[in-house]
Amino acid sequence: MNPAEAKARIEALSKEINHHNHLYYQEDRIEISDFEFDRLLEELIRLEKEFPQFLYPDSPSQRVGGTITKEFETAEHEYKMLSLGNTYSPEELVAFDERVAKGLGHRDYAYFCELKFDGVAISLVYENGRLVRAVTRGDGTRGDVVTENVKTIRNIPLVVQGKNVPDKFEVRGEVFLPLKEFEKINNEREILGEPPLANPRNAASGTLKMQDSGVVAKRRLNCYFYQLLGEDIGVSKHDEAIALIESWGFNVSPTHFKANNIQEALGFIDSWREKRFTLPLDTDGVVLKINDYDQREELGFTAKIPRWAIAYKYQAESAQTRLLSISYQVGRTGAITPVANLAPVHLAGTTVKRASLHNANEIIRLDLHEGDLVHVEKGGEIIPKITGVVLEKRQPGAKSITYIDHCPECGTHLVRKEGEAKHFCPNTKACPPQLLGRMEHFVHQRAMDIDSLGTERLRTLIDEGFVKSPADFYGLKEKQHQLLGLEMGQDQYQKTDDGILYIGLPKALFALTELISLSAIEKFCAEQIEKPMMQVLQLFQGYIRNSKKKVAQNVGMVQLLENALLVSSLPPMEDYVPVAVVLGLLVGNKASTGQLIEAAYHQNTVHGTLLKLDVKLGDGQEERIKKLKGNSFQEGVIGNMLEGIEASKNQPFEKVLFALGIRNIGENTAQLLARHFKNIDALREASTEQLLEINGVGETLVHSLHEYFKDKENLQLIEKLKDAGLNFSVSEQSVSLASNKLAGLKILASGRFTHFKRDEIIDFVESHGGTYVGSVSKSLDFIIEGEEMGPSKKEKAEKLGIKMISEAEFLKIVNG
Ligand SMILES: NC(=O)c1ccc[n+]([C@@H]2O[C@H](COP(=O)([O-])OP(=O)(O)OC[C@H]3O[C@@H](n4cnc5c(N)ncnc54)[C@H](O)[C@@H]3O)[C@@H](O)[C@H]2O)c1
Ligand SMILES: [Zn+2]
Repeated sequence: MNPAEAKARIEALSKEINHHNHLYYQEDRIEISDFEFDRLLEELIRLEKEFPQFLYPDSPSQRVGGTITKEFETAEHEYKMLSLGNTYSPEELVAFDERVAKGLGHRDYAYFCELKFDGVAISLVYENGRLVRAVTRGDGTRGDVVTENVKTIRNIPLVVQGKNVPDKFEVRGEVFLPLKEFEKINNEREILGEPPLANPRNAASGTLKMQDSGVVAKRRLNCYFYQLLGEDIGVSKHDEAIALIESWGFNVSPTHFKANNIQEALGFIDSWREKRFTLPLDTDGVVLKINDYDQREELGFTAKIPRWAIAYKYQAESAQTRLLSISYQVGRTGAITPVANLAPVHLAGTTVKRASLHNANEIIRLDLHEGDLVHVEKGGEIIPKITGVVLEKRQPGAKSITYIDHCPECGTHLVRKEGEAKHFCPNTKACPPQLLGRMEHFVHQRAMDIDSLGTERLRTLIDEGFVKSPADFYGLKEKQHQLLGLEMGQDQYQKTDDGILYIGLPKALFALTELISLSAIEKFCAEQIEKPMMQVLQLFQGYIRNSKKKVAQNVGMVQLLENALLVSSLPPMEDYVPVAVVLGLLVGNKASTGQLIEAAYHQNTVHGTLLKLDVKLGDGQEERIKKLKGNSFQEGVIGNMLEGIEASKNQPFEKVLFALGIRNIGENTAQLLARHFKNIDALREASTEQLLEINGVGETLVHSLHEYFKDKENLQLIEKLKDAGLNFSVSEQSVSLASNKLAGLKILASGRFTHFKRDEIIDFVESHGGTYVGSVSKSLDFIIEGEEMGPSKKEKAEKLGIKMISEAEFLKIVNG
């Protein structure tokens, strides 16, 4: 490369890296993987070394990638918050170690090894034992002050008491969103029709930078601490500092290790390669830090990184396996997600059987064919992905995968909207997963609040045809005797496309044997998961012999199952056995094979199959078959459910309106509309102009409302719910006034305010008897002018000569 080329490349790389830094730190999103990003940075550093004349002071190799957001006060860090050098190769780690050894004149040293937590760095400053400031890393020199948000993290001590607490100190750590919380939030968002959060790191970073700490508190962030700083901290080694902050009540991950040389550190790295996936948060490597503070000082820093530490990052692990088939999952919003079913393969500590394919484009991009040998990778994310096809191994004549054109759940023709990657099932009203989504929304705590109707129960009520619309909940009382004994937990079943019912192997073995617990059988099967099922049955016989429990009888039953499976005409399914086959062994001569197959056909459960079979069973048989069933509705559960449904009739109009699930009508909008129109008929009849007059209502919302009320079925639903006794108007006593100070006044507010958020000021005006008006008109008594009031509004108001008052003046009118 000649200097001109190098210069061009350095500039191009810098531009690209700056772009990704901006996305990553400012917008909390990514376009490329960390590995790809690190490669770009590495190339830049290499070129700058080779051509030092093009090393500019503002190069991304010289600076920490983030900056401040401008939405918070900022504070300067007393000690800079730097990056870490990183590497993906053990050889480079050894080279780092050699540099360290040389730098320390070959004296003894130790590495303190910690996992590299994938979250957001935070610095906490304590004075006289109290937390005074929490600051993000920002650009390394200055960061955003996010103290209020950080205070909502439960295990961060606001006051530190303990031995040897210095007057002033700083601790640093990583704020993260636990994986479980992340999943919970996304589940919830899906139910409420909000877009999912991309990944736990971005979610944590975005949360920390929110303006409303009330929302932050709900997110349940957590934090691990890994650094203590200050003038008189009284310790001279990192391991002592970690023990100290732990004794002061800071949360330290128990995963650290002190290595006496690089070989021990490499051993530690290896031991966590797979185990790290069991941790409650994402980790992407191991950080090695020189343990002794004096030695750290000797080694020093570059502009961007300490020379006494390095991060070893795990590369995504990959494996090859066979593509067996593709299933299509229908989400609660009707979005179709293709999932690849793979021959089981061991990858990064788990057995992988499935990989996400995202959408049709991904299948085209990979050019997947039936039976392809594929590369699967497991990186930071929880679900592995297919990264490529081994073309040389493609079978001749293999057909390329064609995307489905009908919904696998309800058969409706799929649609794909302009510019969208995903296909959708448009049957929003009756497609089972979509119906489930709507019902979950309807009963949600923030809507009708029927918490006795969890997902499992809802799914059962939908699958068994009891609930086709929210109105059906209010007719369940009349059907309660039919609910008794109805089976839940359909997860234990599988059905082929043509309607043959299968049950999970552990359940079948549990019912066929005696004195062996279900959990023991499940554990056994989980350990054998990679073996073919017939071999698992063989091994299970050995397991029974070892357990010494009813050996002859239990082994005999398993052998009968083996034989029955071998002679059965039903197709085999790994990990599952046909319900007809298992029942055949349990009911003896009460029914023929043909009858059983017929009975289980198109049924969803053992319960349903038995109802259809309609034979009288002996007591012993009943008992055993009961072991086969999932949980079922019992009197207590039914009573509980009906009570919750009854109580929901008291939910106020705004909650009912939200529960209807009208597109684009979130909780706040529902509240706004309910308070403004007071009842559903007024809302239905509202004209576009009337709607747009309301502050916070835009074109999209008006369109959604019109679409909703145009649909006859929706109107029927509303009628039915009204008949059931739900509130479709604001009850008079609920609008109690705080005062009459604004009675008779027509008021508008515009701009930003210190004491109110957007909708709060409307509530405030109304609760003091005033009328809030959404647009500038002559009828207004005054306008409350906030910061940055809209210029067109201001101009119009001035033209009409309407009085404008400040927020402070307004508060004086009300509060005196
Ligand atoms: N994919 C992208 O587009 C993109 C863009 C920018 C940055 N990145 C990634 O972000 C990272 C960039 O660097 P960075 O400066 O934010 O982080 P870094 O990799 O330089 O490491 C420093 C950070 O590691 C964290 N950390 C976690 N565990 C730690 C521990 N035990 N001890 C000390 N620190 C610990 C701290 O937050 C600290 O600020 C790289 O991993 C890079 O791949 C990716
Ligand atoms: Zn469908």
